[in-house]
Amino acid sequence: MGSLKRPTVLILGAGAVGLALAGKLGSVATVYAACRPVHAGAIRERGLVMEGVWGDGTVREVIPVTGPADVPPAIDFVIVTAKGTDTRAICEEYAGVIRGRPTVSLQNGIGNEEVIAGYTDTVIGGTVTTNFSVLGPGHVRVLSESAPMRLGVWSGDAGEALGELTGIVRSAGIPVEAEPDIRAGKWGKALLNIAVNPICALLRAPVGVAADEEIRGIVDGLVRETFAVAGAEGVRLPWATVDDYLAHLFRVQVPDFAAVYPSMYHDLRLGRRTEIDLLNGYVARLGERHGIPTPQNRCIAALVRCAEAHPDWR
Ligand SMILES: NC(=O)C1=CN([C@@H]2O[C@H](COP(=O)(O)OP(=O)(O)OC[C@H]3O[C@@H](n4cnc5c(N)ncnc54)[C@H](OP(=O)(O)O)[C@@H]3O)[C@@H](O)[C@H]2O)C=CC1
Ligand SMILES: CC(C)(CO)C(=O)C(=O)O
Repeated sequence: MGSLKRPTVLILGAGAVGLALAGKLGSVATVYAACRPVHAGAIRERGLVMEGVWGDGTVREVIPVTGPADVPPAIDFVIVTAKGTDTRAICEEYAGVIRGRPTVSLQNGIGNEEVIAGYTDTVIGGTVTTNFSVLGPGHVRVLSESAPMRLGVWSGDAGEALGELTGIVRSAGIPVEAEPDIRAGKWGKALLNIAVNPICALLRAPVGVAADEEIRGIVDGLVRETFAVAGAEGVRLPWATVDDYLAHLFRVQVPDFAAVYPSMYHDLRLGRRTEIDLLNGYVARLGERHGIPTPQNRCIAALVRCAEAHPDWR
């Protein structure tokens, strides 16, 4: 990619995160957003409407696409923002575009990068600690932000691509940092989702509920089990001790996101599959393999799966 050329980015699975990212990157890159026809139609008709901490307004630069045939050959970066439950399907659908291109996962949970690595050599892992929601067709809101985006090489010869992408994201006005140990970074972000997403989804409550006296002990247990499993996996989490992370969770992350509803809340509300098996369910499975008891993660994962299977009971 020449330094004067405007970069071209394809976002795969553009919903809350992907549409907001497309809207922001549209100022510095040519952005194609692979989204559902309902969003594509609204964006073609009147542009992408954004509100919140990433700015208010209508962005007309985003080009919606609804299949690989709409994607031009000159793509510099692919960014996956579909739910983890859809990673394989969307990679299959766009396999011809992904092949040979640096491809980034900005998804929550553990395991997406491994799937993407089956489709291209150069994979960049990423974390986003910002809250996004879809308000309607082609209309997104960005609420609280608690940390910069973090991007790091997952596999392949991604050093140069990582530098270029970080520069593009930064020049679009999104806070971003390079993450030298992206595996640890992904687990570090997953701690927050494991701690709050299922509880908020089941109670239909915002993140602030984690500080409730009754709930705090459950959050504590979920995090302690996850720390133990991550340790057994050889992951060097960004916090030296579980108490350091719990202090960060309750003093910084829960207050920053107190009023917002996490992505899993929206999944259950809309009757969609959740990412529970890439979060608490994943910890429970790994715990079993390592002989580490994970009763709290096992229990909450079962409750979420039950709620998924019986939307009529909610
Ligand atoms: N929302 C948030 O605040 C945050 C979310 N994340 C993570 O980011 C990822 C995305 O989350 P979020 O944006 O909330 O999820 P959304 O469900 O809002 O967005 C994903 C979009 O991808 C669409 N999609 C799936 N498959 C395809 C396909 N083959 N072609 C076109 N579109 C497709 C989905 O459509 P459909 O629903 O019809 O399948 C949906 O519109 C998740 O891993 C989440 O955990 C990370 C940080 C914050
Ligand atoms: C950080 C948080 C909780 C923001 O919404 C998130 O990652 C999610 O909703 O899944």
